[in-house]
Amino acid sequence: MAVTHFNPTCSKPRLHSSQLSFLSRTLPIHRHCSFAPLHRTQHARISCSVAPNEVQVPAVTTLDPKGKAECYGVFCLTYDLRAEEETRSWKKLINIAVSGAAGMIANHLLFKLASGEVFGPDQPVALKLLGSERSIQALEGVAMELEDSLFPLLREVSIGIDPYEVFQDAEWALLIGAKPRGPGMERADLLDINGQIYAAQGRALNAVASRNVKVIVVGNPCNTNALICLKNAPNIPAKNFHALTRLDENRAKCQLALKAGVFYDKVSNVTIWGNHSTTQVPDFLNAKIDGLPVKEVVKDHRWLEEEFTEKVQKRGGALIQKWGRSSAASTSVSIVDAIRSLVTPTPEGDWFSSGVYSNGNPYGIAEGIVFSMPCRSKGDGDYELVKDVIFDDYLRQRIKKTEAELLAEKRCVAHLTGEGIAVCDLPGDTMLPGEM
Ligand SMILES: NC(=O)C1=CN([C@@H]2O[C@H](COP(=O)(O)OP(=O)(O)OC[C@H]3O[C@@H](n4cnc5c(N)ncnc54)[C@H](OP(=O)(O)O)[C@@H]3O)[C@@H](O)[C@H]2O)C=CC1
Ligand SMILES: O=C([O-])CC(=O)C(=O)O
Repeated sequence: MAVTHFNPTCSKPRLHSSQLSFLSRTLPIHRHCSFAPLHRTQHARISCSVAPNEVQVPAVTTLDPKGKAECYGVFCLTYDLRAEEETRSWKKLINIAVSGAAGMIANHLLFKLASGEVFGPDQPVALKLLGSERSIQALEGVAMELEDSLFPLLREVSIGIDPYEVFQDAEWALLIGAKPRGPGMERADLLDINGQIYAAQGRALNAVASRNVKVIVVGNPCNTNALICLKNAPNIPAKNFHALTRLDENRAKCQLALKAGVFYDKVSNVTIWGNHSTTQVPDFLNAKIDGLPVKEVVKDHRWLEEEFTEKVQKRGGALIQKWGRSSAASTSVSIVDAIRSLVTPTPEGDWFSSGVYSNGNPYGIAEGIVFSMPCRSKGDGDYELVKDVIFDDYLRQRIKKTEAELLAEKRCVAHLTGEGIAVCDLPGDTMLPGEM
């Protein structure tokens, strides 16, 4: 299946044959038109050298043998050169690949990426959307909505089902697609099914993505999926892979703010340690409220150890009980937060949580797993682990439990990481935050 590509900067409309019927249904195509989406509230500027009512289908081109994406829809039309002048101060286009792009989380996230809210108002973006046979129609729908949004910064959209095509030159890969755990499905089965997906995507990233691609794994079980992905992408630095635990951090901040009776911008230095599962450890020992240690502000330490911790660990499940589906909007917000934390300098004295490769960590956590830890960034896409954190017996003990769970998950996917034969001895209480 081909990748289809929307590109407003193409010099001429280029379209894969599979998209012609879609286009002819949705767009009057004006050959030699130039099209410049202006401000969101303005109409697009279109000038044509053919009669205004004449509808012409653009020439069909076949896929480049290297698998280069093809332009699609309105994004095939040539930009007005005058509009190019106006955009001269923009940065170089960045390529962002998103898997599970027809899913619920992506449906929030893509519009944030296209709006400039994530990478900034002078950063044009290309969105490369990965779906499957199952979702290709839905993906076209997503692309149509992106077209209709007239985002000035959205310069290209491509859709496809082959990660080797979609991940070509990706500088960011936001990996959301994963099979949800169904009724009666064993955790080991979920690890295997989703692990296969992440092994394949790791290999594709290794082959065709930018050598410095930053990868954020969202699809669950995200820590172990990220481990599988990075092990299958040996040419990409292991440090570039993240498992999303920022939603957990945000949830922890919200609960601490509620308890202390402050707005959540007063809560800082919150670490989520370990797995994005119900063994995760929201750290109230190092966290601060209004610059003071949480334990000095919230005197009810039993609440911190029991209610607070469990509330954060099981927030996903509590939400599913109310909403009937898992967090999508807040997850997409937390993906934005996670990216912004890597592309903007971390505020002095603060940090953010991310699931990162544990090799070389200063906390004594086992090596060779993807473990959520406190990070700081200079804003260059990279991060350093925070050294000045303290531990007590409670924190150490909890960290040991989540570490043991991740080590068991790792043994269970050894066949996918090139580390031998899988042995699944997962702790019985291993649950995703959304499972209760
Ligand atoms: N880390 C975190 O903080 C959070 C993680 N999550 C996780 O994010 C993932 C996506 O959530 P959400 O967008 O709500 O889910 P959706 O079900 O809406 O979308 C998931 C996408 O995954 C794809 N998928 C890939 N393989 C399969 C498969 N074998 N069976 C079914 N679907 C598959 C589907 O797309 P396609 O057909 O195109 O492949 C689908 O569109 C889930 O794993 C969820 O648990 C959710 C919340 C928080
Ligand atoms: O378990 C799920 O799919 C949802 C999830 O990760 C969360 O809400 O944190």
